[in-house]
Amino acid sequence: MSHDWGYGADNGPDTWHEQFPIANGPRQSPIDLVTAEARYDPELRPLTLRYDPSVSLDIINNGHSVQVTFADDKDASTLTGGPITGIYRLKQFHFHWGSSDDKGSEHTVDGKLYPAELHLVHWNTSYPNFGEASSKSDGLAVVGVFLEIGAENPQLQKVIDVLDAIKANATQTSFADFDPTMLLPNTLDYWTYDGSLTTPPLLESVTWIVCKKSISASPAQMEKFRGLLFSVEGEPECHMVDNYRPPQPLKGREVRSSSK
Ligand SMILES: OSc1ccc(O)cc1O
Ligand SMILES: [Zn+2]
Repeated sequence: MSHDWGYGADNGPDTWHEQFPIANGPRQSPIDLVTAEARYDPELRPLTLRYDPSVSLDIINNGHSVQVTFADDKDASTLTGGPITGIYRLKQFHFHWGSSDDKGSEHTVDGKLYPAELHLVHWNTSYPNFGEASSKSDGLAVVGVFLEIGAENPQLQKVIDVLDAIKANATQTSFADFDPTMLLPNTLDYWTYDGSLTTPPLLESVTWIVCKKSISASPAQMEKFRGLLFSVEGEPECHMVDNYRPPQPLKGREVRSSSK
């Protein structure tokens, strides 16, 4: 009986290779983004993110993160431009965060950790669905946004306001009419590289697009994320914190920058 992967001492990122050998693969994520080594590529286009709030569906505690899911049966919420070709559809977004404000992000910038990181997950519509796309080298595109401690973020608060309803693992509630555009920084300069999911099955199918600018979260807002649980109702409470994978070896990959 294989015990589920997680972020604890006996099932955390250092053990994932046992069930998912790709954990030691050539294009694993996250990575440390070394700004001086990123190559400015003038051919990189601006990101175009067109999100339709009417296709947001629900918000889930899946035991690893809090995730907002979207109807993806039509080109309602899409990513185009940037380093990708074609149209990628928004499937979900989720977060990674720490037990304290000095850690929590998955990507780091010149070794700096942020308190949290938002991932907006999109799949390439040249494939029939997310599942098929997730196994292709160009199947997914994830936009990463760092959260920094600062002013209260009223758009983030819309997510935080429902966390009490999904405190335990395997709980969900409806989450309609949410526009993820409101969680994006005001400029969309980015770094991009070829990588993977940062959670099992760690598939090497992700074009990563990490925004250079962060969004804010207040200390109180961060504490609300830390009130979520890894554990199911009725089990001893285990707070959902430090649900981040540390940076992985670059293994010769290039990181490109959309700006000088
Ligand atoms: O953390 S990145 C990521 C991307 C896509 C996905 O389906 C799951 C993930 O964890
Ligand atoms: Zn993620």
